[in-house]
Amino acid sequence: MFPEEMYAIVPDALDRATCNRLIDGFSQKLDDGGLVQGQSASHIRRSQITWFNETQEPAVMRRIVDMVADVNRNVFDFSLSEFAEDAQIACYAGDQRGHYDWHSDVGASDIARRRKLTMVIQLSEPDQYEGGLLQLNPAGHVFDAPMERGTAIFFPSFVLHRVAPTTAGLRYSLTQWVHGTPFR
Ligand SMILES: O=C(O)CCC(=O)C(=O)O
Ligand SMILES: [Fe+2]
Repeated sequence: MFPEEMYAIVPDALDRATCNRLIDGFSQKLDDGGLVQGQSASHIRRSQITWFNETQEPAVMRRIVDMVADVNRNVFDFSLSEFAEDAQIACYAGDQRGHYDWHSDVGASDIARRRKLTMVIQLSEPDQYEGGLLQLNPAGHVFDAPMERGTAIFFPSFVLHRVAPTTAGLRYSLTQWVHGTPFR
């Protein structure tokens, strides 16, 4: 796979009203997301997170399912079978220097080793925060993800990525992993 094909961008994946509704609805439910493989590691990640699925957000999940099918057919062609984890909403706060250091989403646990495709949607308007850039490093070059509200960024879950320290305001994101037989 060539680097140019290591990610896909869908502008207007969600409209601004939906982004606002998700932020308003889920910001009350946020919990510490400093947990990495069951260990508190705030030097690696400092953010608050919460989760939802089709029971709470049927229309958003339908949209995500449709986009995943489309992007996978046109760009990745991975063998995908399920969403084994709920969708994650994360908040990175400027006053805490919210961030998530360089990492791959493929981990050692039963579920994390089945992650194949990662989708991140920018829920906040770029002028609502400073820093907080989502960056990918698919092949030795750092690529800055677009910041526009409602934009979805898709990449193979093994690709290194980070959220740079947020220095002001609040950055909200939505992450969905798509699972299948581990890469081999
Ligand atoms: O919030 C983001 O933009 C990325 C989140 C992320 O990388 C993760 O949850 O694994
Ligand atoms: Fe990640």
